[in-house]
Amino acid sequence: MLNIVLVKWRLSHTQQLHLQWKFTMSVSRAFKVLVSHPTVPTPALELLRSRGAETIICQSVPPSREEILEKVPGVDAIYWAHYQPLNAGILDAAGSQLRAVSTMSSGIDFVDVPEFQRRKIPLGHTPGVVKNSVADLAIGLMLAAGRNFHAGRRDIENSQWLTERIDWRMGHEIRDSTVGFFGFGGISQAIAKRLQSWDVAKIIYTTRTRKENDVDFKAEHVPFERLLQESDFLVVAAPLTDQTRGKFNAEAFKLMKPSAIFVNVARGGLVQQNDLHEALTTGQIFAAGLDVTTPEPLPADDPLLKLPNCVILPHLGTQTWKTTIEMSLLAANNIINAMEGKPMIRPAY
Ligand SMILES: O=CC(=O)O
Repeated sequence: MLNIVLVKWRLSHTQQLHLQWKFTMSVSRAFKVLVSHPTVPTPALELLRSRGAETIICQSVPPSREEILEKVPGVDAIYWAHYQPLNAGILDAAGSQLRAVSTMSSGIDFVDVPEFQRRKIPLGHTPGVVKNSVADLAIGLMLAAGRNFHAGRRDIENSQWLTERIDWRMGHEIRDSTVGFFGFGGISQAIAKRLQSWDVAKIIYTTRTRKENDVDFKAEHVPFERLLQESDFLVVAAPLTDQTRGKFNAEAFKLMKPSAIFVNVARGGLVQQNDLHEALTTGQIFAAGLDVTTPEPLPADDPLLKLPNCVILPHLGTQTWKTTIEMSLLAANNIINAMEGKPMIRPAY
């Protein structure tokens, strides 16, 4: 205290004002961020800290709601790095000083968005940057399911390598096929862009309203029924909402071609999984490639895992370093913007 008084006494009035300004700035820029998961990439944490954040990092893997509820009170922002429910319970525990939340995900089906809107708490997410890695994976699933990767692997393991049979493990090519998209946002368009060099016959898609830029992909907007009837490969890349939940059910699979390949890189909830199982076992469709399921993690004894014509991945769509770092930085920048009184880069509402 004495030292401060002495220093103040020696400083000129202008110097004192400057010091006071600097002190005020550093105080007003400091903020506390709860980071819900310990494996958020370091560059994102460093970015937050370089802009004045104190990061409170939850250590539990898988995430523990108890730990989050214990650490969240009093924070200014929340960096939500997993798919656990983000709802009133978390917002209440955080307190009324909470000024921003960003998920590190493109999909926000696990967030109670109306609750954020009601409380006027800015909410960000990380779409856009995910599109390339998910598009690559979707094409991988089209190929893997269409060309029997999983069935072929099982044949080797079961000593059923029947190359002497000409008709053994015949698959379907992307060439000359009709590729249908349910949803035609960034991910579908990134897939469609890649497919421009795969000699597909036609690209069709179903969305609520026609996309103005569909001409760029020579894609035709079609009703859902036509999408089901005409697609050789049907790729689901749409958000999970009350309107899309369970959309791919027994009725839908019955309308699809017996040679169709069904790919889901969106959310498991868009599909009635029992009906998909039925469609795959009864030959209503040829094969499926799934990056997403219900639930996640999928239990090791799930009947879908027993099917030769179903390729299943454990939600790896964005699991590349490049994309994960881009997502983590975007989530950090959403929060930093909100802390600096600016709009988030990718607001969720
Ligand atoms: O599924 C991945 C995401 O929503 O980012």
